[in-house]
Amino acid sequence: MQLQNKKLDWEQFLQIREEVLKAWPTGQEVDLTEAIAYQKQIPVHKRFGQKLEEAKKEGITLAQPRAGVALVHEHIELLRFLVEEGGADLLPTTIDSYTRQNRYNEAQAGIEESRTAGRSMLNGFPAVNHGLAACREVTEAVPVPVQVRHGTPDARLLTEISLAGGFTAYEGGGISYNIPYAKEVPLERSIRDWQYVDRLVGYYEEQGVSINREPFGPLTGTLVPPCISHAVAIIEALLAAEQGVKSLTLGYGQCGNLVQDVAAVRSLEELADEYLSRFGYQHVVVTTVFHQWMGGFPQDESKAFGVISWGAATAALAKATKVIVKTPHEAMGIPTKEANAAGIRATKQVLNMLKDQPLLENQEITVEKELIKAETRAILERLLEFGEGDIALGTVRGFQAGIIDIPFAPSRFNAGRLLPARDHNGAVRLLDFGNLPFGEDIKEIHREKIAQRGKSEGRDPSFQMVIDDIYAIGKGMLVGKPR
Ligand SMILES: CC[C@H]1O[C@@H](n2cnc3c(N)ncnc32)[C@H](O)[C@@H]1O
Repeated sequence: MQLQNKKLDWEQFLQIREEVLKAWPTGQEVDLTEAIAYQKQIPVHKRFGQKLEEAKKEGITLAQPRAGVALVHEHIELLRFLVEEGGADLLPTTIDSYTRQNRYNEAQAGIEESRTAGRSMLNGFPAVNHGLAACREVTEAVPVPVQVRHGTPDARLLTEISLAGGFTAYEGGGISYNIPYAKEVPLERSIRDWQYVDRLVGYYEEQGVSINREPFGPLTGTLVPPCISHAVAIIEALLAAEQGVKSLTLGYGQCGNLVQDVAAVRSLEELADEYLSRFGYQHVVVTTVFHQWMGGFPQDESKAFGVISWGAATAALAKATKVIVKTPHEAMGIPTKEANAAGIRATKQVLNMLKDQPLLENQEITVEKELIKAETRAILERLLEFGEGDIALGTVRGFQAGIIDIPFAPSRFNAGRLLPARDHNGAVRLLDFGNLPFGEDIKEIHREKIAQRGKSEGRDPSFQMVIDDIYAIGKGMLVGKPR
């Protein structure tokens, strides 16, 4: 049947579900009625969406790290440490790469190796292999809400086990966990698989259990212009809302220029409200998440703390509901629990110092916000045309045509023709627009700003600027100026 943005028929869903639960033995542990009852007994202070909604009302920014290790008790110890020593307001459970690719046999081998080695031999928590009881052990062992974070194109079984396992929030989407994460997964397939995920969340909602859903904002995390990540976020919001999701956190990866980043967070929330109400989705609570710099980090830990703190400051000034915290080990790999906790402490110090200082209103932010909204609308409206009014169909066709295009994505279903580069203030602009449906007025703004940078650097705008910008923050700068 042709892909469309339409709520999955429950009987059809249950038919698919029979196959989904067979993909690994732990799938047989999931009983929806029992899982709903289990979720209903989770106390309200452990419910992710609830805590986000309270933070939004209070106008504060919550801090959440990424974290995940192979074995259950070590993972619990890690999460407890991040709350007790780091002050984490919200917790993750980052899933390992094998599980993300449905390679459960290799995840199982990783569990055995970790037991033998006495340390984590996986880069995350293999929730599917551990199963229901272990997930409940994790979510019951910590005092704050826990969210599953991963990068899985086909996350159907992981979702079944995560929700039955007591996690009250779940990251990802059919575009955001495919195009930046996989090379060969057809977009139509991943969108369908994530319609299953969101339909399951919709079913929990209908039974009175609210589960927060967070499309993955940063995408490739490498110079992604706000209009691109916003377009994906709004598409995945519409797809999720159609399946009955009511608690949405939309995200954006820090680019580094304060005006652009604050404008990005504000425009994201406004665009979400605009499109959700336009398509008739009522009572959807929208919050925002700001990801501290997702690109290359400095090796030097003090410089890394500088990047982390700048991300914390921007999140607070933008009044994002949540900030995802980086660690001083970012350039090295999986952080120690101590380094992870240190990243959270540095972040919370800045959040606390800024929470009573609203950013002064300024014209530059308003102009930037309107530019981002115009760019994002141009993409979304063209996708709707391509889909004859259906955003799911329009998205598949739009990616084929390069109407939407994610810079530096590995997927062969992505056009990969955009070339982003920073302007003289460090804001991310476009050197090559690929096939984005922008008018000359918008293009001229980008060209002029990049030309200004070229003049100030005494060089013509070129691909070299893109390369220099990719390495700049790792080398202690923002704009990749020639030496
Ligand atoms: C989205 C990619 C980000 O997730 C981070 N990440 C991935 N796996 C883990 C992990 N197991 N523990 C802590 N951070 C992690 C990684 O450092 C990168 O910044």
